[in-house]
Order: sequence, then structure tokens, then C-alpha cells
Amino acid sequence: MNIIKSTKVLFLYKFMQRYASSQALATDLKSIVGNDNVATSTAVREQHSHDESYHPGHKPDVVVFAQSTDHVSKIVKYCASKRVPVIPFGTGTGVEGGVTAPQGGVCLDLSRMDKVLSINAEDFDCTVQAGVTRNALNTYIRDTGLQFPIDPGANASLGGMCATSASGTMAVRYGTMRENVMNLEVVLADGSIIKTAGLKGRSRKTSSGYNLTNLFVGQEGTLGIITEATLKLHAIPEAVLAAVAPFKDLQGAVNATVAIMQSGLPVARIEFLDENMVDACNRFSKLNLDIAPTLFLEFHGSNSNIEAQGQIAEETCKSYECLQFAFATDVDKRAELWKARHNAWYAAQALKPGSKGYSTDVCVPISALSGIVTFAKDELKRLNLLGPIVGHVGDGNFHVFVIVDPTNPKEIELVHQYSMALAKEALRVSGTVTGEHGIGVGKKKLLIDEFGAAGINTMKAIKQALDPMNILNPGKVL
Ligand SMILES: Cc1cc2c(cc1C)N(C[C@H](O)[C@H](O)[C@H](O)COP(=O)(O)OP(=O)(O)OC[C@H]1O[C@@H](n3cnc4c(N)ncnc43)[C@H](O)[C@@H]1O)c1[nH]c(=O)[nH]c(=O)c1N2
Ligand SMILES: CC(C)C(=O)C(=O)O
Ligand SMILES: [Mn+2]
Repeated sequence: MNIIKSTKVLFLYKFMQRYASSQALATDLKSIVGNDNVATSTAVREQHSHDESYHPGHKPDVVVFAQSTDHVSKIVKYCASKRVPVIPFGTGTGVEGGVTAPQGGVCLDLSRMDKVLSINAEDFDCTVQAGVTRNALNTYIRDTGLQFPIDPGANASLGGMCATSASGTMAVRYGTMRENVMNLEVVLADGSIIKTAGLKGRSRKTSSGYNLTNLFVGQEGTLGIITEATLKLHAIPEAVLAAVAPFKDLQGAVNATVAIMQSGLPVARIEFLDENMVDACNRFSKLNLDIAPTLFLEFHGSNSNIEAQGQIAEETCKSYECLQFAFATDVDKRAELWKARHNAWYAAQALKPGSKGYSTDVCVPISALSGIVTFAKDELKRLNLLGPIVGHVGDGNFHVFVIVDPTNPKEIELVHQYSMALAKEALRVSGTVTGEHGIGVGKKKLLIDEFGAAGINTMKAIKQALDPMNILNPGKVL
């Protein structure tokens, strides 16, 4: 009885202590960035404690809404002086637990840094603040005839997309964030501010110094806070043609993809959905597709060449026994198709109300795709898991959305076993454990298998050099 009482007293004491220190923290931060930009309510902290994944959330002590690079620099400098963790937050649509605050601290929300700073249409580039979302940028530049085509299904912030090295359905044609970021403004762990590709740099290529831009793309907020990004833009194609091709079996769909890619056809999108995913999309997005392993394709070009592209793809799919090859030229039909594809994540979770999804993210050389998709299917069967499959197969990248009851530890253990087995198979065939989602907290254990001890030690040395007190997004990636 006494032990229970004293445990309760200790808990209460610790709670009061943390409450008092987070109040003091909030007071100091308010004096730096103003009252309106600091939130301590449970609701706001809860909203910032998790992303879209099943990874358990942890609330930060305080949420700060930065309005400028100067704010970010001052906040980080203050946090460094107190050794308080800083966790950057874009829109919270990540899927590897990157924004959780396991050690508490300050969640730095960049959504109010939402200005498009410059558009250089003649150079096909733009500079934005980190909180601008991909849809906001595309709306802003619509009249220029240009687009920013990297499209994770969610309307993510461009800072978050840089931080995770995001991609999406059009990476097969336009590249991922890595190929589309030209320069970044980054606030380092001591509050200093750098430009990764030169103080004013936005040249198409450079051999100058180390490639700092690529160091900060994909660092998931562990090396610095991205405050501005200079990005490549692309011409909106004169003509667009989409197509849907259901196949007799999964192997046919995957082998047709490999053949299309190996033929060098400049396909703009080539997305695979297995029969379970098609079924889920039919239900969720009110489509009426045949329930079969299916490819969604899109071709971009001039009026004269998209039909030729479509024809080559059609012939290739037919040679792999597709059941039909239906073109979608109508703008609304195309929009409906891609909206359904972008909502696949929610469609899969809706198959089992109350469930959450865990998305695997392996990416392999295209010649290894067919084998590993078969492996992924067989393992699902062996472990008796529900996991619709969807993928950016033109890149050799696909996701198994394993549906899981987040309150059932046995199911979570099975999902863990499954994703480990799939990731190790990807490494065996010279792939990577994550093509676009990042490591976060979910894939940390796999890094050693991918890079070996010397590789990990090199990453640790970089982290130590840039963030010696480990205040930037601690507990993530390494
Ligand atoms: C329905 C749906 C569909 C998709 C996806 C999600 C959802 C919900 N995603 C995943 C997600 O949208 C993607 O990882 C985004 O890049 C995350 O951007 P947020 O702004 O939401 O970052 P979020 O706030 O979730 O943060 C992600 C990570 O980046 C860090 N971070 C955020 N802003 C930062 C900044 N300014 N500086 C430094 N670090 C920062 C965070 O600390 C965290 O570690 C995805 N992804 C993908 O690549 N391809 C896809 O196809 C999809 N599809
Ligand atoms: C995380 C998920 C939703 C994703 O990457 C996709 O749909 O491609
Ligand atoms: Mn994806």
C-alpha cells in the first residue's frame, strides 16, 4: 500500500516538475517569438505528437509556429542554450513517426512560413519558404505554364518533402526531391544559417565544394531545420493521356512494367495496384474497376506523340496478357483516377474500420521487381496478414499497406516481422529499405543492414559534427 502511495507521489511530483518547466519554456519562447506563436494546450500538442502512421505519438512540451527564418534561428539558439529538443513539423503527413517527441521539447511548426519568395519562369525554378505546400505552389504558378510535379498523395509541405526526400507517382518521369532541390536555406543546431548550394546559387549544375544540398535532403530534421528551398519547375505538358490496364495475374502486370521501363518509353506515371488495392479503391473512391492486378499509366508530351507512347504501352501490356487497355483522355476521368490513387492509403485502412496502416517502402533495381513482389505476396499469406499492395513500380518502388490493429501487440509484432523480412529481401537483391518515406523511428534497426558499421559510423560522425548536443529531432534515423 505504501509503495503504491509513494509511487503515486513520485509520479505527481515528476508531472508537476515537467509542467512547471514546460510553462517556463513557453514563457521564454513567447518572449522570443510573441504570444500568438506559442501554444501549450493539450489539443495542439496532441495534434503535433504524431504523423499519419501507426507509430505511437509523444507530445512535445510546447508548439512554436515560426513566422520567419529569424524566428527559427532564435528558437534553435535558445533551445541549444537549454539543451531542449527541437522537432520540425511540416504538415504531419509522414509515415515513419518522424514528428513524434519521445523526449518532449519544442515542436517547431513551419506552416506559417508559407510564402512563395520568387518564381524565375525563364529559368524553370522558384524559391519558397518551407511551409508552402505542394498544392499551394502549383496553384500559385498555374498561369506560368509550369508545375512542380513531385506528388506524395498528401498535400505535404515542401520543407517536409525536402526533409524526407519524398517522391510519388511522377518521380519516374521528373525525379524525386533529390533531383529537384537546387538550394536550401538551413538553420543549424547552433542557430546559424547556411545556404547549401551557395549564398545565391540556383545554377543547373555545380561542382563547387561538398554537396551540402544532398546532405540535407532526406535528413528528416536531424541535421538542420530547412527554412527555404529553391526548386526546379517543369513545363505543364501540352497533352496528357492516361490508361488503365487490368491483368490476368500479378506477374503479368509487373513484367509489363519492367518491359515498358526497359524499352526506354518516357512514361510519366506507371502505378501498380494488386486486386485487394483495386477492391479497396472501388469501395472508397466509388470506382468501378475490374478487380484484378492493374496498372494505372500516364503519358505526357505533345499532341502528336502521346498517342504513339500510349500505343507502345498498349502493345507491351497486351503481350503480357492484359485483360484490356482502356485510355482515359477526359480531364475529369483522369483526375478521378489519380485522386483515387492518392487516397489508396485511406482506402486500405477503410477495409477494417478502427485499424491503422503500416506502409512498407522497399525499392529495388527494376530487374528484381517481379521476384520481390512475389515474395511480398507469399509472406503476407504465410503470416496471414491483410496487406493491399500499391506501387510506383516504374521506379522499382512499392508499398504493402499492412492493416493493423494498433492496440493488438501480437498483430504489431507480425507486422514488424513482415516488414523486416521484406526489407532484408530488398537488401539481398541490391535495393533499399525505403525509397521515399525515410527512416523515422520505424526503420532505424534496418540501417545497419543497409550501410554496415562503417557507413553508420560515418553518419554518426556527421550528426556529431553538426548537432553535438543531439537537440535536433533526437531518436530519429540513427
Ligand atoms: C495519403 C498519403 C499519401 C502519401 C504520403 C502520406 C499520406 C498521408 N506520403 C508521406 C508524406 O506525405 C511525405 O513523407 C511528406 O514528405 C511529409 O511532408 P510533411 O510536410 O507532412 O512532413 P512531416 O511534418 O510529416 O515531417 C516529416 C519529417 O520531416 C521533418 N521535417 C518536416 N519539416 C521540416 C523542415 N522544414 N526542416 C527539417 N525537417 C523537417 C520532420 O521532423 C519529420 O521527421 C508519401 N510520401 C512519398 O514520398 N510518396 C508518396 O507517394 C506519399 N504518399
Ligand atoms: C504512404 C503512402 C500512402 C504512399 O506512399 C503512397 O500511396 O504511394
Ligand atoms: Mn508512395
